[in-house]
Amino acid sequence: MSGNKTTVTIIGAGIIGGAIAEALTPHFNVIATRRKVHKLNGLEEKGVKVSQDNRDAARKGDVIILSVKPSQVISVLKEIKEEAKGKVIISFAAAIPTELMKKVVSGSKIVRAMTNTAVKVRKGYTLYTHSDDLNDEELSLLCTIFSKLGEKQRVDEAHMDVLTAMSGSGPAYIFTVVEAMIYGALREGLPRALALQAAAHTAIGASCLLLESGKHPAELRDMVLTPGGVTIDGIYELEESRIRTAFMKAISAASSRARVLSEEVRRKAEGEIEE
Ligand SMILES: NC(=O)C1=CN([C@@H]2O[C@H](COP(=O)(O)OP(=O)(O)OC[C@H]3O[C@@H](n4cnc5c(N)ncnc54)[C@H](O)[C@@H]3O)[C@@H](O)[C@H]2O)C=CC1
Ligand SMILES: O=C(O)[C@@H]1CCC=N1
Repeated sequence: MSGNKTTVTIIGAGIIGGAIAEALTPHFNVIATRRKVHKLNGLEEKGVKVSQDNRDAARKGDVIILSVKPSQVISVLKEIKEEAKGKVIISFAAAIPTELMKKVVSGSKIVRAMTNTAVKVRKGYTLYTHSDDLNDEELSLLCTIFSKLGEKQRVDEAHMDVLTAMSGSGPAYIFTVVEAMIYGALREGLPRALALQAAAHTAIGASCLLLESGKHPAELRDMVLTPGGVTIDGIYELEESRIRTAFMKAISAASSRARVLSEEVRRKAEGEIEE
């Protein structure tokens, strides 16, 4: 704790860690580390304290966020083990189970979280699960931290790999759809900027309608299909290209990758823990 504010340390402030640092800075003291510390100049200008020293940063943090790559999580946990004793560690790494992290840092309380790059505009969707030793104050702090990133939802850990493949990876799928829609409009001669605005606002509108109406997407889709109208011809083309199968395969492939990654990290870590 520095002054009245809680100190949040972020280890591995790359794309997602940097976005989290920026979102938390108005509300917490934030310390961020990464290997190439000069790349954090932009964050420093926004009030984040930057460092290359993970152990010192972990010592100063009341809460520690890990946003290094999955393959680096175990070694960073070993590095900060002493400094993180008794503290909450929130890992945003894909595919690393709570129980595996707990084996390495048994003295710390573990949160496994997944969010997405919409954190950059405070519209992230953060899914999380945690070890059973967090007290009420820590759980409440967790909610405060996640609410600064956007929406949040506690989930069963069994769902985390699929949620990673859908929600963590999701912006990449949505951008693919939006990009493709823009190209379609460009083929028809629409100006670029107008095509982008139209595609993005349509995506926002459709998402809001889905959430606010509580209706199934199939029902909402049907409402757009005026008989003998325009949209059904577009949908006919999409169905011929097996668009839904393509997305189902994408989510399954990414989920499988998460499971493989998880197994790889577990095997390597268990070998090291036994040694
Ligand atoms: N990019 C995304 O959309 C999301 C990524 N994640 C997770 O966040 C983690 C990071 O992903 P990205 O931000 O995309 O990767 P990234 O490569 O941009 O960030 C990782 C950062 O960790 C730093 N780093 C590596 N070893 C370090 C060490 N020993 N000490 C301190 N810093 C170290 C690197 O310098 C780099 O800046 C991954 O585990 C990923 O699964 C989670 C949600 C969304
Ligand atoms: O692609 C990845 O592995 C990370 C996790 C979710 C989004 N990016």
